[in-house]
Amino acid sequence: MATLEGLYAITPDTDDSERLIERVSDVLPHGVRLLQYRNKSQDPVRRLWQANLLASLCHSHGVTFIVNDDVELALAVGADGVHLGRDDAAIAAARARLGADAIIGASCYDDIKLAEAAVAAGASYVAFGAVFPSGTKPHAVRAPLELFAQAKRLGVPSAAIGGITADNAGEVISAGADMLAVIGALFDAADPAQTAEQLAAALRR
Ligand SMILES: Cc1ncc(COP(=O)(O)OP(=O)(O)O)c(N)n1
Ligand SMILES: Cc1ncsc1CCOP(=O)(O)O
Ligand SMILES: [Mg+2]
Repeated sequence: MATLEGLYAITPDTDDSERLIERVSDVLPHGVRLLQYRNKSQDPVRRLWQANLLASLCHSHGVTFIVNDDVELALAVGADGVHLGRDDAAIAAARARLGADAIIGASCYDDIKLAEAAVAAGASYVAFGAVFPSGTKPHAVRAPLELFAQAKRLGVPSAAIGGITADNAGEVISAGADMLAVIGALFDAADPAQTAEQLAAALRR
């Protein structure tokens, strides 16, 4: 079973599959423990193509591979699991479809009650955010860092998402988050590999 802690990279949304693979290949060897394929814009054929490539790449690096939103795509490419939010499939239905060993992440926004319900329904980890303003998702609900201390009693790991950078990562880890989920600060960085190292180092402190 994969360890649900550390740097959780999430892919930028792009139609350029070659560049996507190049960018992910650059960061994977630098402390990434999980990778989520998040693509809201492309057709099913391109999503299947990209997800297949990323699944092979992650598994060849020993990195856990998660698909955002789409339970059937996760099954089709042999992903380790899926991440689901309020507009996606129900956690219990996903657990029934994917089986006991699958990793199922649940978006809980700023709501500890939602997290309790997600765990009761079979979630493997809970995510709170946006913990800081996010350029990728500017209208995301904002979540206070106090949630990570409260989440300790849930018995599953927690992920923080939204506006996380190498500069503010320490604050989020001190608050109790087990995983840092990052898109922009990683993939828009001048040197993504170095930024991944910095984020991973903050998690080891
Ligand atoms: C690790 C992680 N946390 C939260 C989210 C957000 O999920 P959701 O609320 O379903 O929003 P979209 O990502 O689907 O726009 C996530 N993807 N990953
Ligand atoms: C999907 C999602 N949900 C809340 S914030 C966010 C985007 C995170 O991206 P970034 O790390 O660029 O702020
Ligand atoms: Mg979603």
